[in-house]
Amino acid sequence: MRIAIVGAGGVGGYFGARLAAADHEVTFVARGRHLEAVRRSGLLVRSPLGDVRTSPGAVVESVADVDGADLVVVAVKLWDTEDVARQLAASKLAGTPVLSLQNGVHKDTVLARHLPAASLLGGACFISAFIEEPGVVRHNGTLQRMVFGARRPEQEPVARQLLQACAEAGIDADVSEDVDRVIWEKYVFLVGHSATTTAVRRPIGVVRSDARTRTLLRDVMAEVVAVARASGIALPEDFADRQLAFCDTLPADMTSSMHNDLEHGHRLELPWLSGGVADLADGLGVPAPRNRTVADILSPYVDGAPASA
Ligand SMILES: NC(=O)C1=CN([C@@H]2O[C@H](COP(=O)(O)OP(=O)(O)OC[C@H]3O[C@@H](n4cnc5c(N)ncnc54)[C@H](OP(=O)(O)O)[C@@H]3O)[C@@H](O)[C@H]2O)C=CC1
Ligand SMILES: CC(C)(CO)C(=O)C(=O)O
Repeated sequence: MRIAIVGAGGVGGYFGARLAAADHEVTFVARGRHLEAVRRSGLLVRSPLGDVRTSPGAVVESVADVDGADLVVVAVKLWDTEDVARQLAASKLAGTPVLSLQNGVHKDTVLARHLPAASLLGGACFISAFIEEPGVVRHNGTLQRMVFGARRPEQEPVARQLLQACAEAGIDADVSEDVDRVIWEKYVFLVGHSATTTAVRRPIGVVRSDARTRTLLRDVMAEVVAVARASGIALPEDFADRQLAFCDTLPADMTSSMHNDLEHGHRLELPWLSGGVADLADGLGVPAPRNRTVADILSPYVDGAPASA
C-alpha cells in the first residue's frame, strides 16, 4: 500500500515506521531539524516492541513533493490541521482518501473546509509516543492501536486495505462500523486524562488516588458525555463512570501528550480538548464549568511556557 504520512512525530512516525518495515511504500512529510535528521539517517523508532529504522529516502519536505498515494494519514498537532488541509487541496493528493489520527472531535470538520467530505475516513489512535530528539521517536509502553472506518461505502476498500497493512506490520488495528462514536468515546477519556494530568502536573496514578482530583477527572468526563449526547452521539449516561473504572486499569505512570507538552514548554492542544468541550457546550446550552475552569487555568500555557512576569 502507498501511504503518505503528514507529520512524522510520535503518532505518524511510529505507525509509519511500522508500516514501512512491513514493506509498505510509506512517504513521510516532515519539516525542520526532524526532516534533516530523517533525511540523513532515516527515522528511528525506539520501542519496547522492538526498534525500527526507516530508509533515509522515504521523507520529503512538502505535501507537494508526494507523487501519489492510496491513503494520506494526517498526524500533525491540531493547530497545523488547517494548513495541511490547504496544502493537500493544492497538491496531487487532492481527492485521495484521508485518515486523520489526530485527537479530538474537531479535526475532520477543519479538514472538510478544504478537502471533499467524501475523502475523509474517520479514526483514532491509542499510543504514547513522542519525538525524543530530531530523527528519533520514543514509544512508551506497548499500546499501539488504531481504530478507523469508512463513513461512506466507497471508502470501505481502502479501510480494508489499511487493516491488512496493519496486520502485516504488527499494529493492533480494527475497523469500526461507527467510527464517529469511537472518536467521541476516546474524546471523553482523552479530555479527562489530559485535563487532569496537565492541571495536576502528574501522571494518572496521582490524579486517580486523590479524592478531589479523582472527582475532577470524573466530572470533566461527565461533561464531555453530556456534550456528546447533545450532539447526537448516544453514549450511555454512565459512560464517565465506566471510563473512570478504565482509568483505574492504566499504568500509574501514564500521562497525556498535553501534560508532556506542558512539561517541555510546548504549545498545548487545549483549545480542542477542555477548551473545545467548553466551547461546544456553550453552543449547545450544556453546562461545562469544570472544562471551562481547566481551560482558563491552563490558558497562559497555550502558546508554550509563558514569559516570566
Ligand atoms: N503523541 C501521542 O502519544 C499521541 C498523540 N495523538 C494526537 O496525534 C496528533 C499528532 O500528535 P504527535 O504525534 O504527538 O505530534 P508531534 O508534534 O510529535 O508530531 C507532529 C510533527 O508534524 C510536523 N508538522 C506539522 N505541520 C507539518 C507540515 N505542514 N508538514 C510537515 N510536517 C509538519 C511537526 O513539526 P514541528 O515540530 O516543526 O511543528 C512535528 O514534527 C495530535 O492531535 C495528538 O493529540 C493521539 C494519540 C497519542
Ligand atoms: C495518551 C492518550 C491515549 C490519552 O491521553 C492520548 O491520546 C494523548 O494523551 O494524546
